[in-house]
Amino acid sequence: MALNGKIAVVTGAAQGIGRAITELLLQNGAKVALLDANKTNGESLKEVLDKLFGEQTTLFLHCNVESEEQIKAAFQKTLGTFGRIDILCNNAGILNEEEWEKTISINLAAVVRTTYMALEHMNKMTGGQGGVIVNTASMAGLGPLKCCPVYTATKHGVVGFTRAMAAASTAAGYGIRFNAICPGLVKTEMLSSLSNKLGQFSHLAEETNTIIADKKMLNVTEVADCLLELVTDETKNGEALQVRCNGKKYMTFPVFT
Ligand SMILES: NC(=O)c1ccc[n+]([C@@H]2O[C@H](COP(=O)([O-])OP(=O)(O)OC[C@H]3O[C@@H](n4cnc5c(N)ncnc54)[C@H](O)[C@@H]3O)[C@@H](O)[C@H]2O)c1
Ligand SMILES: CCCCC/C=C\C=C\[C@H](O)C/C=C\C/C=C\CCCC(=O)O
Repeated sequence: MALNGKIAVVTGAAQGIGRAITELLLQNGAKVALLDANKTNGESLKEVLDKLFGEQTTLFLHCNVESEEQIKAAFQKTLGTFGRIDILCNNAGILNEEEWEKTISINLAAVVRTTYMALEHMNKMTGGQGGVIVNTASMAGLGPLKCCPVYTATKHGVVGFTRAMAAASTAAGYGIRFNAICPGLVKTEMLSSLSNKLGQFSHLAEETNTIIADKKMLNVTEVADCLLELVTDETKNGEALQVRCNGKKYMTFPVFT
């Protein structure tokens, strides 16, 4: 799938992995609507991108993915400006075991909400032109992290939702591919602010920070490179791609009929 002329929506685009995804999509010729709840970061990134890629190639839309109304408005603005949506990257996420309901709301419920809203515009069965949806899960979507059970649950949920949607899409002919990316530790603000986000598991903060300090971490660009493969390789559907410092691996799961 070549990206020239393609229109992408990226959530959590203002910093970290979302910013790297946005920059890589732009470098490959796509236009991008950047959705983020952080207006200051989003607006200053838009200024940087205007200079690098031209004003017409991006939109920054201040949007909390927990709000159905705000997502709807962001999709309408994207369609009004760019005319279509081909790619959705559900990337916004938090790690907060204290505010665990908010973690479920942003990391899982919002992925479902945004995906269903995107289907209204992308689904070939209802007049759309198809495309691809890539969800940012985590290695915590493939195995447990004892310091953050709710974060772990949301990322397992994202992997399951992605794979089931891929199967539903194939069965019904949506013309949309669904894939999940599952990175290990990535150098972003999410991990640097971890200690005070563990709630009742804060007794594990010191141990967790020691593990993090000892491990080699991924750069955001390494994650974005792998995500680009899931966007462009039309053979990839229903995949969970694990990304670690020592390489990437397409995961296998039990098959049942
Ligand atoms: N950093 C890691 O080690 C790591 C590893 C695997 C997966 N992930 C996942 O990658 C994704 C991005 O995380 P990151 O590490 O870049 O974190 P980050 O904190 O650097 O960036 C997250 C972005 O999402 C935005 N955001 C948060 N809540 C939002 C909301 N309700 N609505 C809209 N935007 C919102 C933030 O404003 C921020 O710009 C998350 O889903 C995270 O779980 C991170
Ligand atoms: C191993 C404990 C680290 C705990 C860090 C806390 C939260 C991280 C959340 C991210 O989404 C990353 C999720 C899982 C990382 C798990 C293991 C990484 C080990 C690195 C490797 O071997 O590749």
